[in-house]
Amino acid sequence: MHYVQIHKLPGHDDVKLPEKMSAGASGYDLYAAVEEPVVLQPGERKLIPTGFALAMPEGLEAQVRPRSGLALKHGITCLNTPGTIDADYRGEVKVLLINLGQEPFAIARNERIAQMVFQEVPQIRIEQVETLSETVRGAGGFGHTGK
Ligand SMILES: O=c1ccn([C@H]2C[C@H](O)[C@@H](COP(=O)(O)OP(=O)(O)OP(=O)(O)O)O2)c(=O)[nH]1
Ligand SMILES: [Mg+2]
Repeated sequence: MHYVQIHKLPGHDDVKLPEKMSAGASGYDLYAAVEEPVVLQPGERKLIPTGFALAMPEGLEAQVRPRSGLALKHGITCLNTPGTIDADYRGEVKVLLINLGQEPFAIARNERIAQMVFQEVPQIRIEQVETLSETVRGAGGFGHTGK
C-alpha cells in the first residue's frame, strides 16, 4: 500500500477530488477546476486546473491520461500523454488538453476531463560503458522486422 496525500487548493472547496468510478478502475478521474466554462476550439490546447496538489513518496509517479470517451466522441485528448506528475511536485496538478475534433468543446467546472494513474518508478543507476552487450536485434528498429 502506498500513501498519497492530497491538498485542496484555496477557492476549490466545491471541486471534486480525483475519484475512481469503479472499484477496479486503474485511474482516478480528474475534475476541471475552471472558474468559468472554457472552450477549446478545434486544434486549440489549454492547461486546465484541477484545484489540488499532491505529495507522494519517492518511488511513485502519477500519470495524467486521456479519457477514451472524450477522445472518441469529441477528439479531446491530453497533448503530453501520459503527463508526468513527479513525486516531488507540490504545485497544482494540471491537464494539458487539446481538441483534435472538428467542433468547439466546452469544459465546465467539475466535469471529468482526464484520469490519473499511479505507478511505481524503479530506482535506477545509469552507468556509462564503452561497449554494450550483443543481441539478435542489434540496432534494428523502427519496423525492421516488417510491416
Ligand atoms: O500533465 C502534466 C504534466 C506535468 N505537470 C506538472 C507536474 C510535474 O511534476 C511538472 C513537470 O512536468 P514535466 O517534467 O513533464 O515538464 P517539464 O517541461 O520537464 O518541466 P520541469 O522542467 O518543471 O520538469 O509539471 C502537470 O501538472 N500535469
Ligand atoms: Mg521535467
